[in-house]
Parts: sequence; structure tokens; C-alpha cells
Amino acid sequence: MGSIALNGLGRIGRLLVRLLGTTRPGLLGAVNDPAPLDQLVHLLRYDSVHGPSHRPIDGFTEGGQDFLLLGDRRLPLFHATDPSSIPFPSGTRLVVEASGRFTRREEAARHLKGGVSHVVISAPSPDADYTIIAPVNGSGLDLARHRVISNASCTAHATAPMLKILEDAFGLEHAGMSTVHVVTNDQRLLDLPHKDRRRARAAFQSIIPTTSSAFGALHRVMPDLPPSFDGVALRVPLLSVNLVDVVATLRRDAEVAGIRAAYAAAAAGPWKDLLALADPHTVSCDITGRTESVILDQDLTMMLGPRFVKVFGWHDNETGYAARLRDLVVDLAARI
Ligand SMILES: NC(=O)c1ccc[n+]([C@@H]2O[C@H](COP(=O)([O-])OP(=O)(O)OC[C@H]3O[C@@H](n4cnc5c(N)ncnc54)[C@H](O)[C@@H]3O)[C@@H](O)[C@H]2O)c1
Repeated sequence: MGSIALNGLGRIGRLLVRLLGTTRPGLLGAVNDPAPLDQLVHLLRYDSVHGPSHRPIDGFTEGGQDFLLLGDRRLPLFHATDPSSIPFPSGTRLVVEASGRFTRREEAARHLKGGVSHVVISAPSPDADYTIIAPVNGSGLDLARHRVISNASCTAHATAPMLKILEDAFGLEHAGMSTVHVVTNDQRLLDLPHKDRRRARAAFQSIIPTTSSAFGALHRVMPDLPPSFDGVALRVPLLSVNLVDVVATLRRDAEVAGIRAAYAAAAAGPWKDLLALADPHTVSCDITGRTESVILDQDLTMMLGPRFVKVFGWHDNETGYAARLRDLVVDLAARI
């Protein structure tokens, strides 16, 4: 029986299942989602963005208990709505909280019972014990103290290397970021009440300016960022792939060639597999399915003044993020 359980089999949860299925099929031991078995099986089989599953997917009920059949592995599927009442198997040590419903520490910590010693939230959390973007602050993770861990956001994972590489090479005085961000299930298909009145508007009708939880996560992960670092998300009527636009004033003079060289060195060295360089003339659909956190579009790099730079990076908000979640839980499962 696997030592990881998953709460929330939505966009991110299902992609995590796919990614673990190809790399570490034995790790996932149980799943919880209130949706009915047949609906979850259907959505695991067919994906409107990423295509059909390459593994056979099925489900069955035995003795009143639902099971998912992923390839030749059977996983118990529960349907609780409260983390404290999910009967995950006794061998479960880590829960991935990917429902989007329980991002505060107090809520996510309801998973900490029985043998479960750690929870990873698949989103920014205002008060998790630690927010991690492994290459930036992974060394600060203390598993004895940090039980509820936030894996930040897709936008934070894309933006962190863009900023860190500039900071290390040229110093950062001021910085801002806008993300051109695709639709997620936290918007409305047609006008319907939502606490964010812009997200209440029809998702496929407008450019929808809204907040991004990435800023809080980035300040937690990179405490030396300029305190005024901020920006917006511009939700656009597409299904996959975001474009992050970073502007910054630097502490030292720079030229486009030097900025490009810094990112190219990072892509070949410390950020290998997490940061890549885009092919010339890339558009967003070229990035769908990519597992890197960010793919720098070097052709769009520009100097707006001797120390004023603008850089762009693409990322598949679902696959890239689910890949970072996989990396984290595989690492943690080996250590707890
Ligand atoms: N979609 C993205 O691009 C993306 C990227 C990075 C992080 N995230 C974060 O990951 C989280 C999940 O996002 P998503 O896009 O996968 O959401 P989603 O809406 O696609 O999926 C949520 C899933 O949780 C289930 N659910 C609802 N109530 C539940 C409950 N009480 N207990 C357990 N499961 C419940 C739903 O049935 C659904 O299957 C959010 O916090 C989101 O911010 C999303």
C-alpha cells in the first residue's frame, strides 16, 4: 500500500495521479473526493486539455467500498467532505491536499491523524508551517517542525527563477509581475455570484483582471524580494498555459545579451529541467504538456533603460505545477 493519499481529484489532483503513475506508481495509496466514482473515472480517462489517459482506468465497488483501478493498481476511493473524517489506510504518512478547500493551516492540519505526519497543500497558504519552492528555499525545510507545507502556486514556481536569476546576477531594486493566466475552476462559466466580482463574470467572454496568490507565496519563499513587489493576474479565455511578464529595476547596469546569458547558464546548470529556453516564435499552445516550471522567451527580453528590464516566461499551469508537486511528494515520502 502506498504511503501517500490525495484529497481532491480535480485538475491538479488528476494530473498528479498521471505523473505518479508513470514515475512512482506504488506511492499513491488512497484518494478522497466527494464526487461519485463513475464521474471521477470518466474524468481520469478523458482530459479536454491533455488528452486521454495512456493507462487503462476503471473503478468498481466491493463490499460497499469504492475503488479506482489505475492500470493494475486498485486504490480505495473515499467521499468525505471534511479531512478529519476521511478513513485513509493506516499506512498513510503524507496527504496531498489538492481540493482547494483547505488551504489554511488549521483546515489542512485536520489530515494529521493516525499515521499521517505531514500535509502538502497544492496552493499558497497564508499560514502553513513552510512554503517551499525547492531550489530556492528547500534547504530550510525542517520536517520535525514543518508538518503542513505549502507547495506555493504555479505562477510562483514560474516567477521565482525569473527573479532569483536576475537578483543573483544583477541585484533587484524594484520588481513587478503580471501573469496572463488561463481560466481555472475558480471562475464562472457564465455570470454567477463569486466573492471576487471580476471572477463572477463569464470566463470565456472577457479579459478578467484579478488577484494572484503567487505574490504572498513569493514573499514568503524569497524574503529578500523588494517589499513593494506586486502585480496582477489577467485571466484570458484559454484552457492552458500562462505567460508571466516580469519587470525590474536592477542594481547594476545590464544589456539584453547579459540577461539572456544569465538565464541560459541557469537553464544548463542549477535550474536544469525546471527552467528551459523557448524555441523562437513560440505561442502558448506550444507549451501545453511541458513539465518545466518556466520556459523563458529570450527573444522577448528587453531593456527599457540601463537598469530597467522586462522578461517573459511561459508555463503550463497544470502540468508544470503538478510536476513540482510530484517532485516534492516523492522527495518527502522518502524522508518521513
Ligand atoms: N488549476 C491550476 O492551474 C492550479 C495550479 C496550481 C495550483 N492550483 C491549486 O490547486 C488546488 C486545486 O485546484 P484545481 O484546479 O485542481 O481545482 P478543481 O476545482 O479542478 O478540483 C477540485 C477537486 O476537489 C474536489 N472537492 C470539492 N470539495 C471537496 C472536499 N470537501 N474534499 C475533497 N475534495 C473536494 C472536487 O470534487 C474537485 O474534484 C487549488 O487550491 C488551486 O489554487 C491550481
